Amino acid sequence: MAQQAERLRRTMMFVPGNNPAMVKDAGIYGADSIMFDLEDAVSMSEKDAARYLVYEALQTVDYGDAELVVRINGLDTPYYETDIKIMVKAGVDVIRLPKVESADMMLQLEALIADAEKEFGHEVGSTNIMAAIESAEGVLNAYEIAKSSKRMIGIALSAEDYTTDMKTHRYADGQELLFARNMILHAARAAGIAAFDTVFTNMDDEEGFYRETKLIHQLGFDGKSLVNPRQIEMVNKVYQPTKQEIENAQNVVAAIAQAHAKGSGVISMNGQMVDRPVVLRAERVMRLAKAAHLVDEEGNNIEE
Ligand SMILES: CC(=O)SCCNC(=O)CCNC(=O)[C@H](O)C(C)(C)COP(=O)(O)OP(=O)(O)OC[C@H]1O[C@@H](n2cnc3c(N)ncnc32)[C@H](O)[C@@H]1OP(=O)(O)O
Ligand SMILES: O=C([O-])CC(=O)C(=O)O
Ligand SMILES: [Mg+2]
Repeated sequence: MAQQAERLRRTMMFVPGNNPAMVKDAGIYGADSIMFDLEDAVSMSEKDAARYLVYEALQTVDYGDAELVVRINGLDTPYYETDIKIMVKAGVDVIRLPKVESADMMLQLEALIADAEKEFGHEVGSTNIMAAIESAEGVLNAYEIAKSSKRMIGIALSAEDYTTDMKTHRYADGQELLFARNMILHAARAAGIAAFDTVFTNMDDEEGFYRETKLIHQLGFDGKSLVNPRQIEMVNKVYQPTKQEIENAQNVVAAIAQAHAKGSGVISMNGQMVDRPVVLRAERVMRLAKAAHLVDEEGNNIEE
């Protein structure tokens, strides 16, 4: 059971790579990760233009602290080799490969990235990767995919293509995704990387989006792929810890620091045993509270 080196990735927003206005302004909405799309949001005739637009933006636009991700075209297309080369040249943080079905596909991606890193004088290993899982075969191989490479930061469910492959479609209660969600979560956790839930595409169904976000938060996903900036606030709200959770985490962190000072790794707090897993959960609550600006860097409450 590996522990992930954690960076908050609650919101990973798709931005069509061929839309200059959206590409330019993508940083103003506060997504944790911005994901420029060269794949299904871009028609065949615009593939080259989109790649060039995203390359230029990565060179010139200040996206603040956001993690910068590019979804390249799949390994069964004529575009992926150039996508990889140009995105590595631009110094993108993460390359997301769509329609991944095996660990070998990630190794193929990794080899091409390493070649490009050498060609453009970047440190080999400096580009991270992630996989989008969009088929039954991908779901069944999720664990192999998740631990295929040291560069892997996460795996994502892509339910639009997945439900098509499964000969069903998406329903409001999400029953058709339960197996895939659980496989992807277990694979990611066992490999010590992040798990991302899929997009929700009905922008007018706020209630449905809230229900789905609550569910994936409860299951344990790190966050969700999004298609619209209006979805960011809701996800952050669901992922924001409650006052009670923050107070409890503050107490746990303080109590364990005292225990460590006395050379102990376990302590009793209000009759409750506090040991390493409880502390790890408390530390995660504190990271989420900091990200939501509910506590300061030292972990003290920020008054509203
Ligand atoms: C199955 C898959 O593969 S999903 C992944 C591929 N799909 C995508 O990338 C689609 C991304 N999303 C979009 O293109 C759009 O959000 C749509 C088409 C779904 C809806 O578009 P709109 O109805 O124009 O959205 P909306 O009215 O909420 O836009 C509000 C503002 O946010 C901007 N915006 C909307 N979506 C995005 C986005 N994904 N990224 C950046 N900016 C966006 C709009 O340009 C607009 O800006 P403005 O106020 O400065 O004009
Ligand atoms: O990654 C996503 O959620 C979007 C996508 O491609 C899909 O659902 O097929
Ligand atoms: Mg897809």
